[in-house]
Amino acid sequence: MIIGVAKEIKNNENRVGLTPAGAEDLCRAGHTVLIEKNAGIGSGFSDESYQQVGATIIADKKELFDTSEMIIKVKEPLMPEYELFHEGQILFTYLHLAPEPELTKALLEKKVIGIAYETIVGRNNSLPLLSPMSEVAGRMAVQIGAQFLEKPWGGKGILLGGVPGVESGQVVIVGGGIVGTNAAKMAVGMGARVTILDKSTDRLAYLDDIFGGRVTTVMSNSYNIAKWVKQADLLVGAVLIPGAKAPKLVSEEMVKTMEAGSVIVDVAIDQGGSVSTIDRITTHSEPTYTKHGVIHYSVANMPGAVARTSTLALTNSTLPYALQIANKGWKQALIDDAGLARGLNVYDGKVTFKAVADDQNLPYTPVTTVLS
Ligand SMILES: NC(=O)C1=CN([C@@H]2O[C@H](COP(=O)(O)OP(=O)(O)OC[C@H]3O[C@@H](n4cnc5c(N)ncnc54)[C@H](O)[C@@H]3O)[C@@H](O)[C@H]2O)C=CC1
Ligand SMILES: CC(=O)C(=O)O
Repeated sequence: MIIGVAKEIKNNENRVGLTPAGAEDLCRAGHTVLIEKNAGIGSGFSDESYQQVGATIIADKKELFDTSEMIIKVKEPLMPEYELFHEGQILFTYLHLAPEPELTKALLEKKVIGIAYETIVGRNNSLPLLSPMSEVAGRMAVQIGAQFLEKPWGGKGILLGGVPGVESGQVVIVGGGIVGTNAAKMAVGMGARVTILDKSTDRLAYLDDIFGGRVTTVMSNSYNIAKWVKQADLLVGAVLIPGAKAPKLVSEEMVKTMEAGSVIVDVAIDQGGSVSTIDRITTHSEPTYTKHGVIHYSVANMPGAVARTSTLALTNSTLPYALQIANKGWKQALIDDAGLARGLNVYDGKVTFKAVADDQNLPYTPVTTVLS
């Protein structure tokens, strides 16, 4: 298979979809690997490092897309990329289609085979290609929040860990999955007071166990969310319903009860955001805005800022799937792995992921129909 690795164009997106180690594995398996010029630079991988393992560097983006049977990326395509795809081309990347009708329309019109990292399912219903970036973003959420709580960054001027004789800051995390757990790890490590809300009693029990009483676990409902949001110095939005638009669990009224200079980091922004006052996606260049006196951070590609770590973590998980798709062809690979089949979001002008179809009022075609 001819595999093209595109250079990311999103603001400060420094990750790349394939490392030289991954390129070597694909070349050894008999595939042709094309790397867009400088695609790996932001993650510390030179063009030469790819050439040394048998990949070819392509300077022209259009040529890369025209030639490749499968495009490997990190982020969902942006508008200038829409026209580059062609019918029957496999796109293997994060897609986050539910809140993106324009992108969905473009992929349907181009009849792209869109396999989304974030909806592929692994053992025990895990999301193996989302988890590594959720680990990164969860950890970042607290270090970013701590920074914006500092006075020079517009915050209320508190140190999350406090000091002897002065109480520590309150971190409230809505959604206790991978992002939530990793945010809690960092916040506990800093010495903050930490409360996690989740709607799964099993998850709350697990969190209570692993943190050994260092976090408060609370059932997620609007009454409890309102109570805890009011007390939050740092609020982290970390909820997910796989593939679907994030539920708006934190209302504007709740945000108004927060003290001025408090901070919200809505990690769930890539699925549309879980806080009602988050009305835009921000960028690493301009990551925050203030509403009702509260600093809002809503960057949809947080791991792009720590690209070296993130690219290595992401490709550790994506490469085995990319190899399966390349070796067997996409259809056989999906037939052989029902979890990978859950990644298929669009095919031949049809939406094949139910939550995306439902959120956008589009007809739904089950993957099983496509694979039979
Ligand atoms: N902004 C960024 O750069 C990044 C964003 N993300 C996003 O972060 C979000 C969270 O991802 P993960 O932690 O991996 O998901 P996850 O599936 O591991 O965890 C989500 C948690 O939300 C809980 N939940 C669902 N409905 C809830 C409700 N009504 N109230 C409270 N909890 C509820 C679930 O029980 C689950 O524990 C996703 O949207 C993901 O795409 C992930 C990485 C980077
Ligand atoms: C998960 C995701 O959207 C990201 O890592 O950018």
